[in-house]
Amino acid sequence: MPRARLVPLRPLAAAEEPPSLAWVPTANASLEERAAALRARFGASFACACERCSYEARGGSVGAPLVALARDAMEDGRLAAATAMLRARVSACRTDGDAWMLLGTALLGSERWTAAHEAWRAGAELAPHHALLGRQCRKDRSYRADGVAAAAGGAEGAAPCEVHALAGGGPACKVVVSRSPLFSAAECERAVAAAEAHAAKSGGWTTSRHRAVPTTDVPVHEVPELLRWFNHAMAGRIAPLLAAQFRVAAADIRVHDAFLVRYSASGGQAHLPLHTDESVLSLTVVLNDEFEGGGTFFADLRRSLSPPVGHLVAFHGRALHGGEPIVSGVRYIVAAFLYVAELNKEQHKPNGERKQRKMDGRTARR
Ligand SMILES: O=C(O)CCC(=O)C(=O)O
Ligand SMILES: [Fe+2]
Repeated sequence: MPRARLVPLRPLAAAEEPPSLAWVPTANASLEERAAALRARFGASFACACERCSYEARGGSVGAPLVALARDAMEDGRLAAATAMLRARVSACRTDGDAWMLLGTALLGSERWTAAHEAWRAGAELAPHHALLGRQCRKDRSYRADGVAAAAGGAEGAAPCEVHALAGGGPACKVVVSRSPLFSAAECERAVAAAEAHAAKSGGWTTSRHRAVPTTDVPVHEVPELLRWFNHAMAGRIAPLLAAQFRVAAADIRVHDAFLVRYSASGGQAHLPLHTDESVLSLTVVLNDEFEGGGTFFADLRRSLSPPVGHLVAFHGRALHGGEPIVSGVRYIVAAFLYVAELNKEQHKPNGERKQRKMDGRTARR
């Protein structure tokens, strides 16, 4: 039983070989390995003329469709190759916004957080009309204006936490829960009211900001009152706690994304499937208690953590977790995805492949 039918788009000449499909595993195969596999299939004189083989055979980028090749490379998980192609593209054409955007994404996939955000910033300056770059940079600026970068001091005075170790070992493999509330009930109520008011006047809660595992949320940076509160809390209360618990410098913590999430038992989203976050560190802040069920579920702990209003739960972004279903009421939290700036180290990093995440089939939220 054929699995695919090839349909020619023009009449084939009598002497012409009918089209066929051959599958050669290419992701990590070198040009020579691929050529050998194709010769074995099609005969000793076969030479592949696809864009990738031509590009690699030339050993250079002149005239190659670098952005398309980079997209393919990213799908294969060849992030260093994609990064090199996109760097070549943006140095040849400094105003190619799509290439800058994709460069940031490739760097992010290699967990080069600072370099990714730098690429988006540089791209937004050089391609000022690129909508996505513009949006990304406005977001970055919102969280930096008076936010975490201003966090003074270190871990002194950080709120104490209850610590749950996760499998895998290492100081970062843990979930911490604040022992006392970091936020008053009144602050939490105001945050929820601000998000609800924003959703009411701006066409509702967003449900598709993350491609994998989306939440029903309102981005913190789009609500001025929430942003002021969150930035102030990051600098004064959250960053010192994270610095103390995860051995990072408070002033190096950066916000990649932050959003106020709404779960509802009666229609809408009642839970969040298991996933890892697009972050180095993540946190949730509990904003209300008018619900049953709920909490942040951790696969390693085999249970949910659901502290009272105003408490914070923080964990490494790679920890497998989800939002436990609520069975009644509405649950609100703030969730934030953070990374740690590597200002000087980043500039000296070789282009080589670092520990990579595959871009497809991932459970990471994006
Ligand atoms: O609902 C929760 O506590 C978890 C939320 C979460 O994991 C996320 O927004 O990425
Ligand atoms: Fe998450």
